[in-house]
Amino acid sequence: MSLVLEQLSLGYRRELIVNELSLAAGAGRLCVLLGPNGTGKSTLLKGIAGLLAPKQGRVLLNGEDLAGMSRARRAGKVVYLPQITPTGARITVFEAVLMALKVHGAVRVTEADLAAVRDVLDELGVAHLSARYLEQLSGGQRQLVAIAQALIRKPEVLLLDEPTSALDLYHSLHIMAVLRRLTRAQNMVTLVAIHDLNLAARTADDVLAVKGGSLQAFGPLHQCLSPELVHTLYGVEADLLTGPDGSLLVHPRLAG
Ligand SMILES: Nc1ncnc2c1ncn2[C@@H]1O[C@H](COP(=O)(O)OP(=O)(O)OP(=O)(O)O)[C@@H](O)[C@H]1O
Repeated sequence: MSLVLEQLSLGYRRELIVNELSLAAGAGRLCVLLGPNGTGKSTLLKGIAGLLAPKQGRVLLNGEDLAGMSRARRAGKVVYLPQITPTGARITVFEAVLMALKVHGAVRVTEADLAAVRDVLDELGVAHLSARYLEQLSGGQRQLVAIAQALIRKPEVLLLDEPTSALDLYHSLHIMAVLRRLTRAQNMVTLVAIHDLNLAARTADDVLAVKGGSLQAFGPLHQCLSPELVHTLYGVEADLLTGPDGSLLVHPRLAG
């Protein structure tokens, strides 16, 4: 499995947001996408998902240009979970996840489909909400269900835009751990836009950092994450500490 961006430029109308980005993302590794607000992280994810046509360059999945793929074929390979997920129609959690599984597949629902839905809801700790309507969920519960809808499709490329923004500490850690495990087990390319640097530092294999439309860093977390990178991205002075379990901790210095 390989995902290659070749001189990828993306934008809206005449405005260029992502500028000639080139990289090759490794499968089986959880990569966090870092960068300040409004810098183009969502734009990049949308471009990789094929929801935004490149102004220049290409996105290659196993050597095949995504732009030439049919929508249905692409949707079977690349799943993108946007930052804001729709509140949804009056369907239950179980139905919503089942619909995500069947969206591009055969209409007939099998025992295996039902078991897959039960498994993913169980894995994300929301099995008890199966019969609840989406509109009756809290923000965090809705986010967990949206993640379940993305995971059940078992994509080759999984693109998640701030999937933990509504989650508490336990659920944030749990989701990132599940993502890391499934990324390895299913050999996916997983790209997660995230603002919580410490959550990123605890869970990521790789870092992709962007600012002002261009690549600031890309590679293994321990090589890329540095006080310099934090300063470049956010203009904040920070120390990088090592926690008792060897994980990195970003400790910002307070101004003044
Ligand atoms: N549909 C659109 N039309 C025009 N400009 C857009 C559109 N969507 C985003 N932009 C602009 O593109 C730039 C990058 O936005 P994007 O959402 O990709 O940033 P981001 O890095 O994901 O930000 P955040 O961390 O705040 O979510 C911003 O200046 C934004 O205003």
